[in-house]
Amino acid sequence: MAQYIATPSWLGRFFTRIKHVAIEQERLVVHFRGAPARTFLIKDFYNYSILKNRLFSAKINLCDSSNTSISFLNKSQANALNTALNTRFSALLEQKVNNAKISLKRYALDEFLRDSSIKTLNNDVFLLTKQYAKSTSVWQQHLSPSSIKFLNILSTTPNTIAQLRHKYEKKQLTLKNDFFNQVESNPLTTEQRLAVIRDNDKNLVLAAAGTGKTSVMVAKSLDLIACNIAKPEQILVLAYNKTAANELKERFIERATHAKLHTKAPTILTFHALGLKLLQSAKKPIELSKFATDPVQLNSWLTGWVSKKIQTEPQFLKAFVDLLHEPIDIFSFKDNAQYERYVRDNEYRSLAGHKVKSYQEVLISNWLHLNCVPHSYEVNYHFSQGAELSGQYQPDFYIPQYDIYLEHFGIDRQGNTRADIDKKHYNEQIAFKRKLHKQNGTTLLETFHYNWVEGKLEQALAKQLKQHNVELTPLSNDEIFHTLNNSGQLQQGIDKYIKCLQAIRVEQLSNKQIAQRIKQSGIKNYQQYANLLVQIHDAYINELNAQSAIDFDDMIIQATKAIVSGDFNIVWSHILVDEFQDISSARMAFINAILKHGNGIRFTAVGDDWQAIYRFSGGNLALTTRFNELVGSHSLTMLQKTFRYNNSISDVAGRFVMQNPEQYKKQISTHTQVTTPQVILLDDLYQGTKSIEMKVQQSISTIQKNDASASIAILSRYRYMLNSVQQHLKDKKHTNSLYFWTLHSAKGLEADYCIIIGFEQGKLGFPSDNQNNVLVEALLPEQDEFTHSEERRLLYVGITRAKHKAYLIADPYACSAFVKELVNDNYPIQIASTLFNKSQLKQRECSTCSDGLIVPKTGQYGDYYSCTNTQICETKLRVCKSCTGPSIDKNTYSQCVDAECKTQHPICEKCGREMRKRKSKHGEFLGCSGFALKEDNCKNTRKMNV
Ligand SMILES: Nc1ncnc2c1ncn2[C@@H]1O[C@H](COP(=O)(O)OP(=O)(O)OP(=O)(O)O)[C@@H](O)[C@H]1O
Repeated sequence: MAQYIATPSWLGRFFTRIKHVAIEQERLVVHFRGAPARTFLIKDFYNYSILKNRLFSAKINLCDSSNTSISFLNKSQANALNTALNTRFSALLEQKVNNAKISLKRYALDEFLRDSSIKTLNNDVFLLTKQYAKSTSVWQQHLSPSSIKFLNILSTTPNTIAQLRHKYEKKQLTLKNDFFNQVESNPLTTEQRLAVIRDNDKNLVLAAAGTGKTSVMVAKSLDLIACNIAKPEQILVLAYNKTAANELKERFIERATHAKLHTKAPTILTFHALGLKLLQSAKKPIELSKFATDPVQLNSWLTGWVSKKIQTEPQFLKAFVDLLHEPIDIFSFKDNAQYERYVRDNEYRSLAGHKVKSYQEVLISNWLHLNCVPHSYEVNYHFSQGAELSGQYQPDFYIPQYDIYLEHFGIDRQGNTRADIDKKHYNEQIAFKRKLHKQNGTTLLETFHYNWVEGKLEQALAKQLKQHNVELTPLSNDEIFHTLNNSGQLQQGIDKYIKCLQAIRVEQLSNKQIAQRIKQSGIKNYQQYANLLVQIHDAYINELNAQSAIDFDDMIIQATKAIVSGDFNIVWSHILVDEFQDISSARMAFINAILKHGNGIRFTAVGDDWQAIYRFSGGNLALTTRFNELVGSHSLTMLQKTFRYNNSISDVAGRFVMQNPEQYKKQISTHTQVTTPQVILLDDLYQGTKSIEMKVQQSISTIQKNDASASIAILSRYRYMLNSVQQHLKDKKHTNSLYFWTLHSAKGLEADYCIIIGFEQGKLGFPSDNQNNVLVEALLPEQDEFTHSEERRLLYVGITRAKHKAYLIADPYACSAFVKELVNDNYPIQIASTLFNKSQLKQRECSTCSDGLIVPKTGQYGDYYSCTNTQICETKLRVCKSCTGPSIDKNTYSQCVDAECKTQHPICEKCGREMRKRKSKHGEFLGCSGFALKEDNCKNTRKMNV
């Protein structure tokens, strides 16, 4: 029932349609004649309303959102109504102040101010402070002294979000000082403490190697339990693998006992174990497919499936053969280096067994083979060629049965060439070759890059061969299948598609996404690939269904579905995830589902973007480096003090990994300081001959002499190299404990000394040039552009396993790009072999291709040097007679590349052989050393000193 009513003044009746204004409970209601009433909630007013007295009436100005005025009211009634209104407002304001006190305490003083509480705090506290600031004197007239005191404190002390959080952290640091001092075997650092205290909705703890991530996870769980914020069963800790999960459990129990906390451990699981647990409790089928645990079974199933398709579906067969190699358009390469890398990283082996140099050549060779046309690749032209062509002329293909040569020219319809090729010169060479064949009466067939671009390469081939009456007899599907099988290409294809299948599963790609990703990678005929992959994926899913089983990816995918459909009661209040830098998109989707369907769960990700090394199994580093964008707003804590290794190791490893601008910048400090370099670069030669095994043995002996009980880990990019060293060391006596780790398996481990082997160039080198093929790359999580970025992080992981010293054993002749960088960029390392002198490394760089190296070789005609990039670079250099270094041929002489030697030896400008000093009656002269040969002799002579 309304208590206070104001009606219009007698004059007001002529000017307003207001019938009366009344306070009805917590509302002010204006009733109109012939129109609906308007209601104002008093609690929404931002200030006291103001009464304005006029001559014959009064007006009330409300402080609502539109500053409404109610005019022409009876003066005395309006006065009483306004007083009552402001009394109500005061009471509500007192309530608001109380609310503000409660909210502030609850959301910002008693706990870490979370992002999700900011809105409440804005409404309850900050808005009130702003309003108070604007009308301080009026509010002070109406409010109680305690409210005024509170508002005064609020408006005079800094209280931005950051300041409130800082205040909370400071208080907690003091309150929990004893706990932090004792929770681990050593007192936690301030940054570790902050990582424990910060309890935002989402938290990222970004660490470096050896900074005590495990200590933080354990301390955080213990703190939550000790402070009664969470019960052990409300805390879920997710570890990357079983070993890490067990270690965390053990550490937790040990530290809880030490802190005299009688508590059980939180739920500590791997992602898969969690998936399994959820599916079990949701009563979903959880039979694990044999494919999940036995790669051989998966391989043999896919081989069987593909073989059947190949033998029964000609379309599938054609697609499979066409796609044995990825159709990349070489005209899309920006420079020679990109082209060289493409050739080096891809082996083009045709069905006929020829190792050719490009995708288009492989298509030609395959087509000839599939049509029963025997052919050879790059054999010498049968006639003398003249001087226009350098080196021996070798047409691309030769069909001996019909004496036909075939050249595939890399030009478009306008005669344009690849970006790195001199168009004019290339076209001149084409013209010359045509002329040469004409002169010698040999048949030259020609195909072009543009034939392929236009999808007519096979047509062009068929047409010309038919014109020359070459018999074309297509192989039967059965025969093709056997060719594929016998050449090993069937298995190669299967291996590739298994990797693709794994990437599709772990990335949870839809059919559309598969096509999109392949298209983005620049692969031509992407749709053909997508179709093939979709068929394989569908067949795989059908097979799992037929087995009534799931695989490891399914464990996560199905568990995510179970969460989304509410089949599981989520009890967790806190989730902590370790090794977050290697989390896959599927795992993140799983966590997101839990967060979304749980009740205010707080999520902490602990990781080190410098140690992301599992992209090949779905690790998506972007989730760490773009956490804010992809995961959400969060509190970031950096752990930058490392306890494992010294400043020397830290300087080298940190500088090395930070070359990649995509990695977070961190200022690492170390617990231990040294004054001399503790990263040592050794060559892999033992008594002049390459022997990694002996070199490791030697290094172990050196360590043993100084530190007989130290642990030593031998690390390698590849298992096979480790096995060989392990085998070699089997019978040797050591006092030290020896460990053998691949760089991937070394994650999370440590040893006093580390010996890292296998630094060399090439497919099995380090960094490995054996990149995934383009197709698998396209399907894997996106990766940053920096060259060898993942391999770089792998070396970081390797070096930072060492507590005292890291030895790097490297091949000085096939020098790894990483070693070149360490040497050339003056990293603070100890270089223990003169073979890594900068000038020597420079001398061994190939002057023809972009990153090849000149290495010594012995052939049937003696010693020489050749380039390591054998697939693309045919550079061969003679040995300098003075210093045995490599010597580069000019026109009439060959000059040693050694800056200190630079000796020039005369050579024959006609055939390139050595020139020798001879005497005649006219005096001394130079004569070609091929003078007296039976065949291919050269009688060239010239004056001395020319
Ligand atoms: N506050 C501390 N004071 C002294 N030692 C510490 C402290 N915190 C951790 N440590 C020690 O530092 C070493 C490295 O810790 P931990 O293994 O947790 O590091 P990590 O960050 O997980 O390293 P990585 O990422 O390389 O695996 C351990 O021996 C640990 O006991």
